[in-house]
Amino acid sequence: MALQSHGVKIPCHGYTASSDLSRMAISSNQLSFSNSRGIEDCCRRRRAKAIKVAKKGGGVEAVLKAEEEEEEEQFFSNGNVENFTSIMKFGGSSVASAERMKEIASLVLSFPHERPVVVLSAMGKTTNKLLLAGEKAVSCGISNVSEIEEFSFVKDLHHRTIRELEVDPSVISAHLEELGQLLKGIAVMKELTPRTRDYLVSFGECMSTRIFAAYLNNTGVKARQYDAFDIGFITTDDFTNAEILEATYPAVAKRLHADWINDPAIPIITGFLGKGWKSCAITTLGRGGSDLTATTIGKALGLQEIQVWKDVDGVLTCDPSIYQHAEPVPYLTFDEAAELAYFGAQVLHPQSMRPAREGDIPVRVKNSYNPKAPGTLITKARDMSKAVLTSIVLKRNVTMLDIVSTRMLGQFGFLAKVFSIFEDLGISVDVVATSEVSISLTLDPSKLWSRELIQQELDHVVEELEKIAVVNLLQHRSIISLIGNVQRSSLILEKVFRVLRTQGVNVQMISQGASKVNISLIVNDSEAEQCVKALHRSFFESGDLSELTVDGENREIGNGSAMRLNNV
Ligand SMILES: Nc1ncnc2c1ncn2[C@@H]1O[C@H](COP(=O)(O)OP(=O)(O)O)[C@@H](O)[C@H]1O
Ligand SMILES: N[C@@H](CC(=O)OP(=O)(O)O)C(=O)O
Repeated sequence: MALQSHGVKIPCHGYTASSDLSRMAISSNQLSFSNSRGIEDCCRRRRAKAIKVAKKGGGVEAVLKAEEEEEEEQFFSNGNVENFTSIMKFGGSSVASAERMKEIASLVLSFPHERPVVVLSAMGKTTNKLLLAGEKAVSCGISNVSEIEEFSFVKDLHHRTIRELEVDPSVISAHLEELGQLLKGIAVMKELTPRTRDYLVSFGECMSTRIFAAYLNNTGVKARQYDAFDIGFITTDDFTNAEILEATYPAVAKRLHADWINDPAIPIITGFLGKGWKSCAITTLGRGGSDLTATTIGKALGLQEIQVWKDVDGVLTCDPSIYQHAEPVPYLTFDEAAELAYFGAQVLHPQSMRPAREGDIPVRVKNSYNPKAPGTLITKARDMSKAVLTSIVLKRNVTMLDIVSTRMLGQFGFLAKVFSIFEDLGISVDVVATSEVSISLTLDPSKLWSRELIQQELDHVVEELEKIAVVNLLQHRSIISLIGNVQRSSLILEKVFRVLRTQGVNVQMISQGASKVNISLIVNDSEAEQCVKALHRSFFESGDLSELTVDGENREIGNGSAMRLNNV
């Protein structure tokens, strides 16, 4: 069966194409389908399979239904349907107030040729406030829950926003009520488990999206709110840091396309949230996880572009809160962006580049406070011929381990044993340097939820490692990651060591692994900021910018020495 919509033939699976396109500026090509499947082929296959199952006494109906669903999902997730063009993700700072919501509403509508999907984070600092409220509820006693300052802050912020946007308070009243109940539950139980934590913070995104969708609808723009956990975001059950499972892509594509065909409206989707595949409980994707929601939807729908709107002019040459002269980086590859995020640049979620890279969908990082700024464009490849250093990333409070073999095991056995200990304890290792009998490595504290746990885990790691090695635990270290063109590592390192020597800083470990885009240096926490500033000045502000022109000229480098760059 096929529907005829705007002159385009649509394979139909029980959906109807709505003709009510009037409230949005929707053109006829919005319902366009780019190819049709080999329906006959597929019917033949299904008939054969159904007969086989029927002979065994199975339910033909059930087989047909399951297959039809599977086919629909495949069809919708193969880029066959072109209902949406781009995704626009707005972070907490972009939706921090009624004023900001009005601004992003006009931003969303300012691209008349785009048919966007919108992903929102929680308003402003809501996630942090909810976490603090939960922690206070553990010990404050049930009768004091309503006095928790952070709970009042969240209520006031959302009430005020609703008032100022003239949105019906009922869109979030049930959520605020349930949030109060949840905090009381935490107070009664006197504990805040990772699962409850995820449920608690989910209120932030659930409320921001409801308010924004209601506001758009009030202004005559048809929008539909979605909770990601209800539209197929299936994750592992690793509460607070869940991973998205493959089944998410076809499920999300199917749901969004089907709804659009039934009744076109801009989807407004909660970032950060998913549903655990075993527990069926709400999960979160790790802090800053809305970026990952956006790239996942981008891949699921095969979109032309993923936009992540922040409060900075794109990805910058370093964290602006460390050094105010940081400048926007115009182009990055997925590899560079992933490395930058993984090594601690808060601007992007560490896993967010994966779906974009897999789907080969460009990601644009833009500033919602300064939309005219070009931002950063992240793509599969870029011209690296002039690239030297792109960005400097600092990750503080890192723990380093020096592990020296007691020679109970051979070299292979030693390395294997060391890494199996980390695997068993579920601790991730960032930077590694090895010699024949020793390993130096850094551990990632962000994988561990609370301070207390970190110490417990570290004690456990050391205890296990001491069975085969002498272990030296070094805390309060920083990783300075130099993201750039490692093909020019000698040039980069020559300059880096000159800068660090001038600063009187000794590097404790260095790693240039297999990655073609990152060199990592380990220094003391207390020296790290000073190093980043000095490196930034030297690489980005001394005339020989990051993307150095390798043109055969002699150029001034660092403290006045000259170097022929075309010899590098
Ligand atoms: N290299 C960097 N480039 C840009 N911003 C960075 C960088 N490193 C850290 N940041 C911080 O990341 C913030 C933006 O990321 P985030 O707070 O997650 O945005 P949002 O909540 O809007 O998604 C900036 O305000 C900045 O302080
Ligand atoms: N609200 C969540 C998810 C998120 O992505 O937020 P933001 O886009 O503001 O970084 C957090 O604070 O972690």
